Amino acid sequence: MPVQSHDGGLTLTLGKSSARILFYGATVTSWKSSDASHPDESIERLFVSTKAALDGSKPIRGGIPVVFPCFGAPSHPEHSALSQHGFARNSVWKWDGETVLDNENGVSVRLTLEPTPEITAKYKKPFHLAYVVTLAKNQLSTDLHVKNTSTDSDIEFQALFHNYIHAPAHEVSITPLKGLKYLDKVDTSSDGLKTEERDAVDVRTSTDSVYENAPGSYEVKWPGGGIGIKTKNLKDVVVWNPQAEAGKKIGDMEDGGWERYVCVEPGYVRGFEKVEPGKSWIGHQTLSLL
Ligand SMILES: O=P(O)(O)OC[C@H]1O[C@H](O)[C@H](O)[C@@H](O)[C@@H]1O
Repeated sequence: MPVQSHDGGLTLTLGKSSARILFYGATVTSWKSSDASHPDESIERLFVSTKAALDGSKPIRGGIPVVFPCFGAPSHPEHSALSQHGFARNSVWKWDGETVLDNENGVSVRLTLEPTPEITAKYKKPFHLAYVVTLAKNQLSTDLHVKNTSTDSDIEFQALFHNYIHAPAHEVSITPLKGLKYLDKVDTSSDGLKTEERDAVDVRTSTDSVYENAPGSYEVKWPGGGIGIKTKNLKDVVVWNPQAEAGKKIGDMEDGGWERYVCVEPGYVRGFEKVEPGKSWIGHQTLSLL
């Protein structure tokens, strides 16, 4: 079966590739695929901490959490009661039992989220979210559809795919970010934006950088591997790895976990996307093996 529902989520299978999506947070917690050097193996491409709570008690530390409607601590008055990164990553999404696509090119499912009493207690805006996850050969795509179901008022939001890419953190290089303006969240002494001077960005020291108006297409490479990220409607990108000092303070991070991933997170997070009543917005990414 290309789509199986079990243990609070879905497993998509296509040949040697598979993906696991939890209803909690619509979080993709696994993406496995073979590659040219390992044609008969299914290799995990995402990092999930062994200390991640998988029981719905807190957002998943790893995989691809969905950030909506605020990135980081809320800064918009409509989001003020929300916690860091909003409610999408810790709400239970619904699946209607349908497979959107099932052929030799890919397998796709759609989860949805609408206001629940818990959400409405903290966020008053009406909305409909749909999240489409598509597994293809050597590729995983995610699409977030945000519909403003109000008849009379705009919604303003931020959205981001918080990709934890399984990689040797000390050896990754991320391109092309040179020349972009970015907010350096690690350097608290700096005021204003910096300009990226490096041809290739690394995370050998603690890194938490929010690049704005980025090209939308990135390569994350390391010796023997790499992931390409292509996006639509996601004008910013965040590069995050806490390294040891900050990583040890993260309660659900496994020991040394920061050595095994880099977060490269495309999003709309500098300023707010605005959607008029009855209208929709779609943010898209495709992760591909390089
Ligand atoms: O600990 P979390 O709420 O999951 O956030 C994890 C990280 O997410 C993003 O990458 C932010 O830029 C970081 O500042 C934050 O530490």
